Amino acid sequence: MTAETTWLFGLPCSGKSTLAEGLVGPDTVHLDGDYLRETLNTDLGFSKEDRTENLRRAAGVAQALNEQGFDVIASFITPYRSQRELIYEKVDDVSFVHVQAPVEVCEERDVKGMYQQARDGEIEGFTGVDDPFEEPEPGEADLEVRTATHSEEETLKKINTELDIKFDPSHLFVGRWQPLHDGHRTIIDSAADNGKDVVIGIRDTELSEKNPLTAKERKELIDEVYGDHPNVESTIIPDVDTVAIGRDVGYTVVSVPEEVAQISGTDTRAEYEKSELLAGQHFGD
Ligand SMILES: Nc1ncnc2c1ncn2[C@@H]1O[C@H](COP(=O)(O)OS(=O)(=O)O)[C@@H](OP(=O)(O)O)[C@H]1O
Ligand SMILES: Nc1ncnc2c1ncn2[C@@H]1O[C@H](COP(=O)(O)OP(=O)(O)O)[C@@H](O)[C@H]1O
Repeated sequence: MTAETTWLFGLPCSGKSTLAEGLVGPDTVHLDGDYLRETLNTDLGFSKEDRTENLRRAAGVAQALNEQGFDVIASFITPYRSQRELIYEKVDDVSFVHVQAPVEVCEERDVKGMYQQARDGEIEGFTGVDDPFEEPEPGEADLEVRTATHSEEETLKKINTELDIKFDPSHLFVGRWQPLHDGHRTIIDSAADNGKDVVIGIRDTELSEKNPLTAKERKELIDEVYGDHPNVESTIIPDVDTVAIGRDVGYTVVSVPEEVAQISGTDTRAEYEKSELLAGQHFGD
């Protein structure tokens, strides 16, 4: 599973931040308009140009986080089509969710009292009052959710189901995967092919003859194999030497079957040593 960005856009008070908070999970970063404007983007206002710059930076951060394995949930008004196009160009794997609610409903919610301030003329250029929100063209958004007529719970369920965001792991495989070989793949596939969400924990072992690949390199090899499996994620974990197992605590411990255990990591390493990936990389270090 490679990391991806889910971009929620819509009017102020449509429900973007609330939904984003409900979508964050492990290895997920929430980028929110308000937060970024108080931190990275304090120099920007709400002209079209400044909004575009705000979103360009946010898209850059999202892409950088995705490249480092973090999923991103972004919540920004993103009022112009051209801005959504820019984000689409900048973020390799992005899904857009239009968080829709009639402006009257948003105004009624008025979480921070800003619609009222805009109506009173205290703020100029407020989206939905005197600044545009360009409705998405049919087919532009990957998903539209209607928060005026559906509860937060229903909406979250719809996003999770239709965008397949929710990763609910039930199987954890801990190992060195030095390197990932057919024996490993047999046990991982036996769970993944049965529709289980799987986490592969990669022990961050020190380099040695028996541990020639860094954890990052092993993660890359695993992600190459499982990158297109939405239900398999890999994560680097500390080099633990003991796994303490509880009894009757809600999980089952399974040993690797004998025929799989016989597939040798040493033989596989020998094969890999001949390959370009390992040639002279760490043995001489
Ligand atoms: N003029 C004006 N127009 C719209 N919004 C305004 C404005 N001034 C301040 N705010 C507050 O800023 C939040 C929107 O920031 P974003 O970064 O999401 O906006 S944008 O995508 O760059 O258009 C927005 O937060 P949300 O209500 O969470 O959307 C507002 O609280
Ligand atoms: N289906 C829904 N999804 C999200 N928020 C909802 C929904 N229904 C009602 N709300 C309420 O609407 C408000 C949305 O505020 P917020 O999430 O800050 O919006 P935004 O980030 O778009 O400005 C919250 O008070 C939230 O409880």
